[in-house]
Amino acid sequence: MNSRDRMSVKSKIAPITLKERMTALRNLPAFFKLVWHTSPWLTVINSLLRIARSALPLAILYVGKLIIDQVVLLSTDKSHTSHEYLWELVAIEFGLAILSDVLSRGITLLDTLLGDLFANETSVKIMQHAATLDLDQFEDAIFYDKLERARQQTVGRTILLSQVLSQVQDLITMGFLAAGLMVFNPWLILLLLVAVVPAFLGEAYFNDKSYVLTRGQTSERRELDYLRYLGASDETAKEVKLFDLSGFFIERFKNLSDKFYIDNRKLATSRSVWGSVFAMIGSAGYYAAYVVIIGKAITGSLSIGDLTFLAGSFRQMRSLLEGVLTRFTSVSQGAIYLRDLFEFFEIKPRITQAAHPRPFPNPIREGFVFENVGFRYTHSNQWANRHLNFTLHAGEKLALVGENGAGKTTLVKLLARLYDPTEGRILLDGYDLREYDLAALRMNTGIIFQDYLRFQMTVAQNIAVGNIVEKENRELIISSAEQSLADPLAQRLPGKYDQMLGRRFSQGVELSGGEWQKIALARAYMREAQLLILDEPTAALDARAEYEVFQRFADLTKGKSAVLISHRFSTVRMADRILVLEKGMLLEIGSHETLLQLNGRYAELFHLQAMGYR
Ligand SMILES: Nc1ncnc2c1ncn2[C@@H]1O[C@H](COP(=O)(O)OP(=O)(O)OP(=O)(O)O)[C@@H](O)[C@H]1O
Repeated sequence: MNSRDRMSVKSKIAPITLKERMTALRNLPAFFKLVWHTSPWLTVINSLLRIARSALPLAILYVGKLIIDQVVLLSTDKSHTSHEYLWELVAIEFGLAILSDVLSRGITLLDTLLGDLFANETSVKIMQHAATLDLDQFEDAIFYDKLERARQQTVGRTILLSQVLSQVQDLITMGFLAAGLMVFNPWLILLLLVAVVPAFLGEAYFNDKSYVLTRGQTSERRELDYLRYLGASDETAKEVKLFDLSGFFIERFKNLSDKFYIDNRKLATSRSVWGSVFAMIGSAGYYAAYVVIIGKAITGSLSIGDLTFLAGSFRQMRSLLEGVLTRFTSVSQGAIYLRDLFEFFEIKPRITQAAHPRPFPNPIREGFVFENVGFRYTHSNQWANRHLNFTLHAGEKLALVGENGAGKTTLVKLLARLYDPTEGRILLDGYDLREYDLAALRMNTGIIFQDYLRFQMTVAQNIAVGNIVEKENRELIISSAEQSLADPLAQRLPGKYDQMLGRRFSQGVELSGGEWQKIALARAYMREAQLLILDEPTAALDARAEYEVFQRFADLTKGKSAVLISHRFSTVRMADRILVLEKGMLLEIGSHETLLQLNGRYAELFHLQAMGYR
């Protein structure tokens, strides 16, 4: 089962409790540490601007009150004739309004810049961390969902950033306004809370529901993306057309997306209905307070300026409080998503470096010894390799033969430490492979898989990936290409080694399967590896090319150990010894002649293939 097949595996989702929500908020300091690392300057300036901006609403309201009181005074009391103070006040309010606008725009700009930088940095961190993880972790559906959520949420995190900052800003603004209200009527604040709390609880409830829904849909959303890719991509178009699959994919897509739509609609509708009810309660609270303030203004215990100031403060407080409470749920929501991100960063690779690693032997003296090696893939109850006991001698060319699924690829992945054995051990020159320096082991292993990557990059880059530090070493790239028979091909291309390959980018040239293989094979010659592994990378080569490739391979790897996997016996027989695998176990091992004499499975398969050519 590969990762795509496992898309339909659903993660179990439990509802989120308030406690979990509060616990999730503990992720915020770590989040801000990340933000701070992104850009200390932008973070500081942004915070300062927000603090300045938070004092302005109260100031504007207060100056507004003074203006109205002054106007009332000038129009009722004829002994006051100088308008100077009034115009000063108007000028101040004008200045404050402009300042408020400028600050708001500055804050938005900084939020955007900081958010972009943060999203980029997080993406890089995710890629860097993913690179440290084990292959089998990528093959695990639950891990894959976590990675997916961490990746998708990078943009969401930038929203969280401005939300948390706005939250702090609004709280300070409210502090100012509350101080103003307290001076006049402290109980107004109580009324305010009563008006707003139902809306907050409603928001919290619906946010929980929406998080649970979205989280529960992660696997299926991945399938939706996959179907979208299958239905409209250059790589799939050929088979989709020939097998007339578009209807099949579209139907699956529709079924899934309709299901999402129905679930989301249900939630959105009840959210909107309840939202209206809570908003009405809020308005009722506001108008109750308004009536009281108006009453006091009529009796003269409040001035007209006080009336506008209080009504304005109350209105702003209400919308701020509502905003803060609503935002609290989405902040804690975001903090829960943040947990996904941090959980992803907490996943540790199991294939690790020994505390005091041994240097890799150069040259290898004895070779690799498999001692009762067995391997079982995570979540699989079958052994892919079992009871393997054999030696790959230094300088030996060993071919692996066996039917599909016999465990050949798994065996070479164990050699390269892409996996560690589930039981038994592999020794290299007498020491467990796990004791060696991991980077040195990888550097000394040149491995080309049957499903090698076709990079949509230039010919030179496609070869250089075999040893990326040498990407500028044109001489090495060309000599590697010569060894894998890719040089004549590169010379024929219009851009030679700088020719873009693949169709994804403009001026890209598509190659045939065999031509791609020659390019990929060149990667094996890019490094001075002591162990070379070719896992069927020649299957698409024509018979002559494959023969030549292996002739050269034998010459070029003189003195080096090599493992070849091939279903072509003409190739296999060139190896020093052949290991026959069946159901993950070693069935026969020996030279071509020995195995023919043995007249066992190898002989049977060999004659079967030879018969086809007669
Ligand atoms: N990532 C994986 N997760 C779970 N099981 C796997 C995985 N890869 C391979 N297997 C299983 O392990 C067994 C051995 O697979 P392996 O790829 O080693 O066979 P192979 O001999 O290389 O086959 P082929 O000739 O088809 O390439 C198979 O039964 C296969 O289904």
